[in-house]
Amino acid sequence: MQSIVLVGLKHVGKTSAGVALARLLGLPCFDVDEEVVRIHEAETGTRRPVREIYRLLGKEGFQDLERRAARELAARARLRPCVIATGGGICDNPGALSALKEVGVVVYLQEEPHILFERIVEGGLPPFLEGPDPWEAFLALYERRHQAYLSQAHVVVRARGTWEDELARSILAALEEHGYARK
Ligand SMILES: Nc1ncnc2c1ncn2[C@@H]1O[C@H](COP(=O)(O)OP(=O)(O)OP(=O)(O)O)[C@@H](O)[C@H]1O
Ligand SMILES: O=C(O)C1=C[C@@H](O)[C@@H](O)[C@H](O)C1
Ligand SMILES: [Mg+2]
Repeated sequence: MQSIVLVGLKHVGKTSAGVALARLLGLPCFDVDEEVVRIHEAETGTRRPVREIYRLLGKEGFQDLERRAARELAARARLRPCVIATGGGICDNPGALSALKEVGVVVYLQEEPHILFERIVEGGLPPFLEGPDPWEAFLALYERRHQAYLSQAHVVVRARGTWEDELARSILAALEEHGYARK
């Protein structure tokens, strides 16, 4: 079977659904953000959360690293099918997304903006939403990225507030419906 690449806005549940989906399918699971953290640690000697790396390197520096991480995971996917969860901004990094698109079926996990915004605010605002009106900033980002993911994805799955195992089962059903068989 092909590898499965999960894309979508921040906090839709890509990482947690990725782990659950990989368990259901008996495949390894990788995460582009985790690979960014690993490469950055290997090169600097300090382990930092992905958000801190973004803050430290800025958008361009972060995207360079994200591209390298995506290429590394694409190389692993060529050896053995796997589930790959991406970071929420990969649609703004064409080199990274195209590397993953070459090796797998791209699944856009979609959720309503107010649900995502609540989750994001709970964890503290990321650098790209800091400013006078974070909700307006998020909405603009949501509209743009939603269109970008719709145009890039092979399959769209509405999360409808679900996550982990329940979302993984919806992904599997959608893949089967679209003719992406398990074997
Ligand atoms: N359906 C849900 N209900 C409640 N909380 C959720 C749900 N989905 C995700 N979360 C919460 O949102 C946060 C992000 O989840 P997860 O890491 O799986 O998402 P992600 O899409 O990988 O996010 P990121 O884009 O930041 O990598 C976690 O704190 C998780 O607890
Ligand atoms: O939405 C974004 O732009 C990001 C989401 C995270 O997953 C990380 O990839 C990074 O913090 C950028
Ligand atoms: Mg994640």
